[in-house]
Amino acid sequence: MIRLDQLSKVYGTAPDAVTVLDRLDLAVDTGRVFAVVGPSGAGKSTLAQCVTLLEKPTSGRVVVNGDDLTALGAQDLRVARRRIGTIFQQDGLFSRRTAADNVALPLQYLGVTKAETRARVAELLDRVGLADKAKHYPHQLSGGQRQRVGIARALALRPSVLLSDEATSGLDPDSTASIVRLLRELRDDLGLSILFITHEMDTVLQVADSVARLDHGRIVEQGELTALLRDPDSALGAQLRPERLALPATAGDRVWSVAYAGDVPGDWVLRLATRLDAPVALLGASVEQIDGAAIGRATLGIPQTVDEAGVDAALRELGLAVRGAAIPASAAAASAAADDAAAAASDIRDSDDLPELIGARP
Ligand SMILES: Nc1ncnc2c1ncn2[C@@H]1O[C@H](COP(=O)(O)OP(=O)(O)OP(=O)(O)O)[C@@H](O)[C@H]1O
Repeated sequence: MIRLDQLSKVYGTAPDAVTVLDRLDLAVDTGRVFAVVGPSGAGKSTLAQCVTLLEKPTSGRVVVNGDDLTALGAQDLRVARRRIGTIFQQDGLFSRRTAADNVALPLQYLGVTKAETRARVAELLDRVGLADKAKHYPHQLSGGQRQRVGIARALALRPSVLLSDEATSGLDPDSTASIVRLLRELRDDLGLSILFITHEMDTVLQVADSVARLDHGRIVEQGELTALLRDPDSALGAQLRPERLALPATAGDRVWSVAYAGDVPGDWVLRLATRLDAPVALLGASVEQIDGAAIGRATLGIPQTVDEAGVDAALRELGLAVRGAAIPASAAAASAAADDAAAAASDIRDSDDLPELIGARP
């Protein structure tokens, strides 16, 4: 696990001192994804630099598995840093090295034997779903695949913490979804603590267990994602749930309008995609409290090639009620459907279906 205790970073000296991080406290437990969001200039990049001690915090502690990294000398710090794998927006791959050679780099640096390196690189590339791309050079890979190679390299030294700084920014939605899926697998299979820094609210919805909002160097709100979404008084929750269902579906998708009450799994979109083995686009979502129950609504884009009855069954298994017919999408029909869904969603309070929706659980 990783914990930040009263972490501060001040640039310059008085009277020109600028406090960029102001006494941050947060903890990412083992096997959890903790997202930090915030507007431009909030201090997110500085936070990433301070967590890895590439920038020395002015005060406070960075504690990984009980050890305070800020108290270590240069030599010990170099070793301790291996516990934190890092992935950034720029994949940082060496263009003249193959995917396998890029992943091998940290192991070669530490003098691991060739045979061991070969075996570990094969295992890592397999882990990120790129076993068949070992000999490809970065320019022969997609953005999402390059980012996966970067993740494999970050895992080479078996870190217990993964720091992701805008790692999905600039990727297309499918690549983002595949990286999100991978991070969640790593969290579950390897028990990694993942600190996920981003400005993308919709990605947070897909990946995070907990979220903190950073503003002017301070954490202004933090909590469990589901609790924030269900809390009508939470400003962060309000930011995380789009009030309007606005995103257009891709042509070739069918638009599904669904609703749920209470206890659906926090990662139901991902579970649905996994169950259907198809991309699921979350076009819009919102949750509100009605009579003490959390009522959620969402509009999804799912490829028309996926069997409708199968989608219907998978949604119901997850505790989601299908609201009305799934609408095949030309792009125009899809956006009209999203508008209809938005209108229907705003009327949900008066809906005769409400008791049924509240009871809509497996
Ligand atoms: N070396 C420095 N000296 C002085 N101020 C700095 C320095 N580095 C960053 N800052 C200031 O710290 C603040 C936070 O910057 P930072 O890059 O961490 O924000 P951010 O949240 O990552 O923003 P963005 O999303 O735009 O990348 C900014 O106001 C920036 O001007």
